[in-house]
Amino acid sequence: MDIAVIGTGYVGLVSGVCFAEVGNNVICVDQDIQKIEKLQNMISPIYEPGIEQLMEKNIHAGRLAFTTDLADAINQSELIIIAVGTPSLPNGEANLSYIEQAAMEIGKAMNSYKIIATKSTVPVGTNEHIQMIIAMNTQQAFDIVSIPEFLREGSAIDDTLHPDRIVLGLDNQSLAEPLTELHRAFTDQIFITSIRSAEMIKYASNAFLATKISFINEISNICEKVGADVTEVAKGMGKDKRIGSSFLSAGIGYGGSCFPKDTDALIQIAGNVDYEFQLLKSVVEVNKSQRYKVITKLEASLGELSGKVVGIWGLSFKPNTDDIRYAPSIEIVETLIRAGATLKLYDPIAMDKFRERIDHPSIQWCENAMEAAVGADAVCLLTDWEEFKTVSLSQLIFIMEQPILIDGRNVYSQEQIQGTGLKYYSVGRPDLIGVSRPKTLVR
Ligand SMILES: NC(=O)c1ccc[n+]([C@@H]2O[C@H](COP(=O)([O-])OP(=O)(O)OC[C@H]3O[C@@H](n4cnc5c(N)ncnc54)[C@H](O)[C@@H]3O)[C@@H](O)[C@H]2O)c1
Ligand SMILES: O=c1ccn([C@@H]2O[C@H](COP(=O)(O)OP(=O)(O)O[C@H]3O[C@H](CO)[C@@H](O)[C@H](O)[C@H]3O)[C@@H](O)[C@H]2O)c(=O)[nH]1
Repeated sequence: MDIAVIGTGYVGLVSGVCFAEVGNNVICVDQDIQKIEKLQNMISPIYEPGIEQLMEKNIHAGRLAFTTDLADAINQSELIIIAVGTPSLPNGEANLSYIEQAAMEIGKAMNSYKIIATKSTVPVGTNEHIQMIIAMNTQQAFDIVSIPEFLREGSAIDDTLHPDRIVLGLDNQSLAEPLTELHRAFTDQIFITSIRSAEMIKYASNAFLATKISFINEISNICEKVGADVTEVAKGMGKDKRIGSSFLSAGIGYGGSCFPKDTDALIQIAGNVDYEFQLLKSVVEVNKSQRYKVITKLEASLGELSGKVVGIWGLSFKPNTDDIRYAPSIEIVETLIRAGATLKLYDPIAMDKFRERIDHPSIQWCENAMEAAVGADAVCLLTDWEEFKTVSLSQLIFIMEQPILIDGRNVYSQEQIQGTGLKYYSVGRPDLIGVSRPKTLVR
């Protein structure tokens, strides 16, 4: 099929590249000239493992191209995929201005019948709104479908090439066959439903995953008080097939460009029809407070934070991405700066993006994890990057001012900590090294 993808963020770029990889002709459009220039030179504007190799392969095969010329891309294509951003408005509602702009431009450019698919995460009813905007701007016939995207950053290519399911939301049943055929290259788990249900499936899925995370984080807070180990609790729970083992890792809470904005948006969607989504409101509140557990643990072990040196390992909201949108690290770093601490920051990939967001005289930018620990009164691990798992922990006692390690992602095992001399505080786990936690930590 000939496909145009509007927007080359994570979703647009990865789905464009993957549609090309399975044999379609894809042209990706963005209004950001700098992004398109990079892409035309086979440089990915996002950090995503494997993306540049796939881009290069498919550009050379003549199946993938990039342009700023939306009208030209639309006129060459049968299927138009909308993958522009839907960020939060200050009240939590989804900002649909990019969607509306794209719909208007598509309508104006259309020269023949098109299928228009929305991959952006949009509130229920938005596809009908898109349909109306396009209809106001064209005389051509067209159909609208909702194909929500479930990829995760950091594993986006594999998630797209081998998804658990594809959801096709369509009201014109004659589209079921060609769109099923198009997606069969990825999976045969294709679920066809109405447009409104498809829109809701996306929000409900993210809200449910966020709920699992906040649930296990609350369990971890209780575990700390009763002397249980949340990692064992999660393992034991996860063996029940009805519960499942994924998304039960306790830590400093979820961040990223999706869960925070989509949970807020779903609360608003419910509110707009006079329904108070109490459970989801609590999920969001629990998540907001969970990151401050790092600060509480620092205060409990160091006392006054003013004048202390704190090393930070990891800034991105999760490993294998340089995305810092809504990363817990942002508020943790801001709080520590306000408290008068000196910070030594290190992330394998996200340093530049973080520095664009927060730069301050109290911050020292480090080249590696060890450098961030030199002279530190404590090190806090905020992102579970693979490289932190293999750091030489036994060296820390020699280079740190005080041997305090606060692990916000439960990365290290008892065996790894044993004999390092570190005072090790993690999330929802009892003392792991025989070095007693200060009494104030046992809340
Ligand atoms: N990031 C993810 O992992 C992920 C996963 C699933 C779903 N989603 C959803 O997909 C959507 C896109 O997310 P993202 O992270 O890829 O967004 P993004 O904000 O990173 O990228 C959007 C891109 O669209 C471009 N754009 C905006 N308006 C345009 C227009 N009229 N014409 C051409 N280009 C235009 C922007 O310049 C930008 O490059 C959002 O609704 C998001 O919620 C994101
Ligand atoms: O057990 C867990 C699992 C995740 N997280 C955190 O949750 C956040 C989100 O992680 P993840 O879901 O892996 O990354 P995203 O790329 O944000 O992907 C989510 O958001 C996307 C955008 O909507 C969806 O497409 C995906 O299906 C959905 O998983 C990160 O901060 C993780 O550290 C935890 O704290 N504990």
